[in-house]
Amino acid sequence: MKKFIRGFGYAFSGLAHAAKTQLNFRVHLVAALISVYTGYALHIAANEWLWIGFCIALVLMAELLNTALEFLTDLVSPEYNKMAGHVKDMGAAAVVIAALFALVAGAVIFLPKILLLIHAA
Ligand SMILES: Nc1ncnc2c1ncn2[C@@H]1O[C@H](COP(=O)(O)OP(=O)(O)OP(=O)(O)O)[C@@H](O)[C@H]1O
Repeated sequence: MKKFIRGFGYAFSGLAHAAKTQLNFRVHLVAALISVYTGYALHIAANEWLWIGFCIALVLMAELLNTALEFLTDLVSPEYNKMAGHVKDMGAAAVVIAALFALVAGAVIFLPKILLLIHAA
């Protein structure tokens, strides 16, 4: 049980390190907070909250894995190496795909509600 709880400590320490050192991770955290606030303000439905939660988790996970991959690449290959470049580029591509999906999902959920509000005003 102690080992299980210690595991959460390591995970939290990884999260804190990413938040402290990675600007991109902080940008994604702010985007997540804005999405949650917008969802609350627009009274989105339960299934829409699930999509928003899924998108937030997907983007943060992609960013964390990409950062871990960058750290590992710099450790293993500090000098220029074509393969190391491909590894970093693919990690970055994973983040872009997750972020684009989140952007489209956010637009599908929020835009119609925002347009309704604008038309009603
Ligand atoms: N060791 C390397 N060998 C070859 N190409 C590299 C190497 N390190 C970085 N690159 C290239 O430079 C790009 C940017 O790498 P960098 O490590 O600066 O990451 P980043 O995306 O700018 O992230 P961060 O700003 O968080 O460090 C990579 O996507 C890759 O194309």
